[in-house]
Amino acid sequence: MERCRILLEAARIIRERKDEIATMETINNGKSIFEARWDIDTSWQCLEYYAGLAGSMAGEYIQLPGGSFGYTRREPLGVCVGIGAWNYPFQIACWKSAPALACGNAMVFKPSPFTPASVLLLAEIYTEAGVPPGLFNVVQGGAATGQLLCQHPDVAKVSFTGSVPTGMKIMEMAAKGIKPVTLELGGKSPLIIFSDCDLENVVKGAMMANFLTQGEVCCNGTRVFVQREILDEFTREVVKRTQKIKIGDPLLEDTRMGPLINRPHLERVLGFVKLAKEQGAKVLCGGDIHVPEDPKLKDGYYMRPCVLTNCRDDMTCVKEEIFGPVMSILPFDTEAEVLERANDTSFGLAAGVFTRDIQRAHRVVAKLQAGMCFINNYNVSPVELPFGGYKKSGFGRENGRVAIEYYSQLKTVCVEMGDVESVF
Ligand SMILES: NC(=O)c1ccc[n+]([C@@H]2O[C@H](COP(=O)([O-])OP(=O)(O)OC[C@H]3O[C@@H](n4cnc5c(N)ncnc54)[C@H](O)[C@@H]3O)[C@@H](O)[C@H]2O)c1
Ligand SMILES: C[N+](C)(C)CCCC=O
Repeated sequence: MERCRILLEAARIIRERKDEIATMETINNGKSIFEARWDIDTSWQCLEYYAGLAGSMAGEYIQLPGGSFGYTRREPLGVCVGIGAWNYPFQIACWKSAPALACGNAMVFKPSPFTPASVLLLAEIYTEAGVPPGLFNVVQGGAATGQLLCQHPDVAKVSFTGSVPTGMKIMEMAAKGIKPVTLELGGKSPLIIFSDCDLENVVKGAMMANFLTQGEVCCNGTRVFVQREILDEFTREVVKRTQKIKIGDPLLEDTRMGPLINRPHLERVLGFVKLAKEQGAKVLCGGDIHVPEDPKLKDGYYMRPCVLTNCRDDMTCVKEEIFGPVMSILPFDTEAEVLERANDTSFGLAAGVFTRDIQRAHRVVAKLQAGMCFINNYNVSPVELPFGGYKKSGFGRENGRVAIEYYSQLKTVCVEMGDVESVF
């Protein structure tokens, strides 16, 4: 209950300082202030959720023959390391630290060196809320610092959010110390749109699936499979809306797309668009640098969101995670065909299905190889629901009741009420 009270107090302070934290996050990452406020909401909600669970964590009592019994205790792991990506800096730190602290662990958190700032506010808030000194710590640095943390003998667990190649290294390092890991890695998720869908909602869903945070979202539904009957209508509408996205100063209220994280990443994303064209895709809009009218922004890393057609499943833009505002549209004819194509990837983070046929919706998600499936929406993130991947997108879950399993261990106690029966 003490942990519960402190987490609730931290959640209250985050709510109270929401605008200040969101502003810091926008400066930190480049996402629009409008969106950053959503991230801060899903952050304090996470603290409230685990505050609610903190007081109810308990073991089991198991009756045994002859009056003997056993019981389990749910105990913390110890010092947990959290390593974060740069796309949701504050939210990632909350999604890791809230269940870790609720379970009685300490956490050392390392943000990405590209977004070091906002997590310091979280540390400040935890301290103000009553988290004892040393229980939540921030260490700044890059790969070398991350390695030292993973290899440290006093570290009991590593929870990592980032790319697949780094995830593999983290797992190797953790294996040497037999440390459990949670890996939240990248994706190339399918969004499947059947012709019986509600077109207005589908277009909104496809935009949400592709263009939040400049497209730098792990679970984005960037392979947009559209049933052929509605391909033209969907494409026309989605292009119209994409062209209307307001790009510019992310601190302005009406901006919906800010700059990408840095110059090398912008060039990488533009490189994917160039390669897509060379491989036969057609750019329907965007895919090039955007220079805002405001002269102080002229050197910013802005690009116009891009919609690609004439895509094939074997193209690089359809196979690899771009992590930028690039949607690939792929026509399909039948349910069986689209399922096979949707699953034909080594990633398995998320997937979406739009249809009015409820039987089909459940039949399709049951066959999708993805940890987070959306029906008739995309990229919503209620903290009550577990989030995490299949296949190379990782394992372990964040959010939901199940995350408790990943930040605690069970001790079993066997109690003899009779005499010892010995074979000796
Ligand atoms: N599944 C999810 O929940 C989720 C959420 C956000 C981002 N992501 C993924 O993250 C990637 C983008 O983020 P990124 O570019 O920051 O990823 P990244 O793998 O380059 O870096 C992530 C973090 O790992 C650290 N790091 C790098 N090398 C390390 C090493 N050898 N040992 C220990 N730590 C190391 C970095 O400093 C950073 O803090 C994308 O692939 C995206 O899909 C996944
Ligand atoms: C909040 N979203 C949009 C579901 C993103 C979760 C973290 C992925 O990068």
